[in-house]
Amino acid sequence: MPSEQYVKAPSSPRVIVAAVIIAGGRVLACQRSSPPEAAGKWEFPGGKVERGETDQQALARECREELGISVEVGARVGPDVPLAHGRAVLRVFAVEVLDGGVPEALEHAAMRWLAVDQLDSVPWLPADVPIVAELPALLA
Ligand SMILES: Nc1nc2c([nH]c(=O)n2[C@H]2C[C@H](O)[C@@H](COP(=O)(O)OP(=O)(O)OP(=O)(O)O)O2)c(=O)[nH]1
Repeated sequence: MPSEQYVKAPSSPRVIVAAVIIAGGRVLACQRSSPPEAAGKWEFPGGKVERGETDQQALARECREELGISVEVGARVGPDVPLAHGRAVLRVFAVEVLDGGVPEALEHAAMRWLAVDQLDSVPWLPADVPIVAELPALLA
């Protein structure tokens, strides 16, 4: 038996937070520019929660960095979705844009505002599919 100091505590999966932003009955979808295996796929803006941040702080930071907007983070959308490698989960929140901000694609290859009948018009990252399934109710 290894002594106690060598027994590794199971590490909890890393959390990736992402934002559902709805305006005028459309949701904002963003096209990744990297890494190569994800480039061209579509996602919700967001990123990794860093050490010492709450989910909400991380998502507000990512929205500033990626879209140049201030947001208030609201309710969860959908379940935690495990990412394929099992070391992270995707956690999505509805967010409200503050101060009349207009999202810009500062880090993404492209951005689109999708109406409910356009949700299947882009190739989403696989983990986003169960989140996209929740959107018709929110866009109604
Ligand atoms: N932002 C975002 N990431 C997603 C989504 N769906 C999904 O599978 N992912 C994956 C892709 C990446 O493997 C990971 C997020 O990484 P990221 O590169 O956006 O994170 P980050 O902004 O913190 O990047 P970095 O500082 O490490 O460069 O989560 C989604 O809807 N939004």
